Amino acid sequence: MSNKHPDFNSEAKHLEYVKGYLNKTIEITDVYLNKYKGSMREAFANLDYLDSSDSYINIILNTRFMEMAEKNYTSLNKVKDKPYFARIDFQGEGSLKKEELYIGKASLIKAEDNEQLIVDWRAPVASVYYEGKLGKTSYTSVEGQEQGELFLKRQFIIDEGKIQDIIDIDIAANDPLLQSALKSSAEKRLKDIASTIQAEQNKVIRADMHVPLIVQGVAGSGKTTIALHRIAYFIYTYEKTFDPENFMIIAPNKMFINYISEVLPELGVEKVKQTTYIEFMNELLGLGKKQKLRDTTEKLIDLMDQQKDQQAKDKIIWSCKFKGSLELKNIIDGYVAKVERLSIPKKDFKLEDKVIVSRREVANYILKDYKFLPLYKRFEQLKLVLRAKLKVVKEDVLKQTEDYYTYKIDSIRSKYPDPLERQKHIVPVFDERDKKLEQIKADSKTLVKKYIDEFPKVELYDFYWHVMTNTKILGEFSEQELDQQRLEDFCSHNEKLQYSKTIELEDYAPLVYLKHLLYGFKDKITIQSVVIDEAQDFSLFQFYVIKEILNTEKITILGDISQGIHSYRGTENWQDVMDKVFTTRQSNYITLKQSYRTTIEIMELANEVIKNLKNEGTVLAEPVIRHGDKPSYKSYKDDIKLLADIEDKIGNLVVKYKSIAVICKNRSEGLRIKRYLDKGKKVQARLLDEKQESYEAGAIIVPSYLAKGLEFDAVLIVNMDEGYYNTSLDIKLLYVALTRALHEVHIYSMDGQNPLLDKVGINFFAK
Ligand SMILES: Nc1ncnc2c1ncn2[C@@H]1O[C@H](COP(=O)(O)OP(=O)(O)OP(=O)(O)O)[C@@H](O)[C@H]1O
Repeated sequence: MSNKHPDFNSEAKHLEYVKGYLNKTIEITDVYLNKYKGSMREAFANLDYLDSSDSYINIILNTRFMEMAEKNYTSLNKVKDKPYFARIDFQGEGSLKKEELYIGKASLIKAEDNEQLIVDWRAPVASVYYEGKLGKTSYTSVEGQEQGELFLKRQFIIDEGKIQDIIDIDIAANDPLLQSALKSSAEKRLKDIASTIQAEQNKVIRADMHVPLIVQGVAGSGKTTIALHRIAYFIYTYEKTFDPENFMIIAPNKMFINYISEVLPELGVEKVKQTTYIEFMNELLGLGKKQKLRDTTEKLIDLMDQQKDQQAKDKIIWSCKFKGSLELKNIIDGYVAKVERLSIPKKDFKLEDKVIVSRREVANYILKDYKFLPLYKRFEQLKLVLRAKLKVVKEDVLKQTEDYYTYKIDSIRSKYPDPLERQKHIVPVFDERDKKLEQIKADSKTLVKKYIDEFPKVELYDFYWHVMTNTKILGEFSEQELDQQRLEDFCSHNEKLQYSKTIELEDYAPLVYLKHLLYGFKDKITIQSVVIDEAQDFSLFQFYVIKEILNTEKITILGDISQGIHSYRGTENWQDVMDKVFTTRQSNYITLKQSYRTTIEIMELANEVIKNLKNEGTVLAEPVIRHGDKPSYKSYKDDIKLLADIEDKIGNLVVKYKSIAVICKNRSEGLRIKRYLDKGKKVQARLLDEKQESYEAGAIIVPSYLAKGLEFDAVLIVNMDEGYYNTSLDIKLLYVALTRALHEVHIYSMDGQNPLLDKVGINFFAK
């Protein structure tokens, strides 16, 4: 029993003490926040009417405390009932004192002596709790590697402000806190895991922000969870250099954002930009009414269709791969360079006969000096230069013209002594002079505009489709030999898109890249660090564009190649990302093998399925030791019987669990199930669609391609009309479906529709 722990009483006393201090701090900060508009210092100066004890006088003098209290006000409020979750006893090398450090989700410093009552989990020393074993250990701080000795690693289960359990960890394996965390049911939102972060995950969270980081993690290894904790860590660690607004998470869809949204404030990560790739690209392009985006699931559905002929599928795949390739980027680069060269006007910039800026100089400005700017911004810049130079030259030219006429008039004067005769000759010259001066002035008003107008004006989409529908341009600027037939198919596919004013998801990267090269973007982009989740769905060109337009390599990429159901457009190999996208620095690469979501029994079956991929690089997940029932698998001859069984099963599971998913192969199958359930009225289930933004608890029917990233207590995998066959897409879809479950999987299939499972040994299934 917990209270048998020898230190139970002293720890309970300590907890009371910390809670007392914490509550007092909150109270004081409350007063400040509510009543005083001035500085914290003033607030504390007025405190004697509240409490005159000496400690508060000290508080007044302790700015560190004040800052900490104000900054941590929200987080301290959140941890009132659970101020910390662990304790480490650590003695740094060269330090005389062994420190007892209590680790929690906020930071609390004692005003009187600066003692850390709670150490934030993101502080450097907290790494010892996550990674250190008892005995000699080390952690990385701002100063470098700190050596020391770890004497105690203790976990607390605290509920409603009372210690429920104390667990001392001697060897890191299988800590009980993790076990109990994993047993819990799936909420409708993702959890924060600050108290149970594992050593390999801690490495990802704390990996250097300045270097690109690529994380290949098996299903359920905590990638999404870690991504959020990593941002929380950045915000804490780089508080002085970065604002939360400088960070951005790119998630696969709105529903996913909703799914992760609640954990963010808990981690103190409110103001981070959360977006989807599509939303971000639309923002950059300003995709208006003129262009629409084609349904992004259409292609996947085509590729899943067993009836569709392979040639048609190959065309889709080739086109998507090509649009996502760096080869296309090279083509765009080459073509834009040519356009740049051709854009230089044929004439010098001159007023009268005076050359102000020669054509060569103009070329220099455009092709060299302003090369760092998008092409059209260079024209704008050149405009300013021309205007400034013209202003100077105009005065000269006017002066010279006047001088010329003064000379001419003087000569007439000396030539004609007779006043009448003189006047007769002089007046036309005066008129001529005035006209000339007027003309020069008028010319110089429009001179710059006329010159700049010589530069070609092309609208982004016209430019884009011009390249994408032209086999000649594509062939000319490609560094590789491209198959002519493929190119023709590609161009005619693009012609159809152009004609219908539609773009597809794969067009975003080249379009945004082209806009970046030609026009630039309206608003300044302030994002400096990006986290991309489910990144296996991104092409090399997509990664490249994000890196280029944000002008940053502070990019964290998390994904799982085995779940790459969009591999026709995504990445199949992280090495390429490292070698071809991030060329200036060596990226960090971390693999996560441990899976936390599901039970050993479910993971073993999922591994049997994914082995069919026969990919040498496939990393099989190693489940955390947590047992459950083996998945059940039933084949049917009668689909009505199958539907009735699903209905019964959902009825049983809803009593037991918070979230249940019926994963069907595609939407039409989902609709059939929904209609059946609606008619029977015994159980309720919603059908998930891609545009849906919220994710509620209860039973939900999910088309297989929308299941990635999500998790449910129990999963029913159903295939009635569409099977799972031995194709890489089906293998991945089934793998994703199986790995969504925390506790139970039940598979319902029409006879012969699931050859992938039929060949798995019966030992993997419940009897
Ligand atoms: N250290 C941990 N302590 C407790 N729970 C954890 C830990 N790591 C991961 N989990 C849990 O494991 C589950 C899977 O996490 P998450 O969804 O982040 O994984 P993922 O790698 O993104 O999965 P997938 O690729 O399958 O979508 C979640 O329920 C998460 O809370």
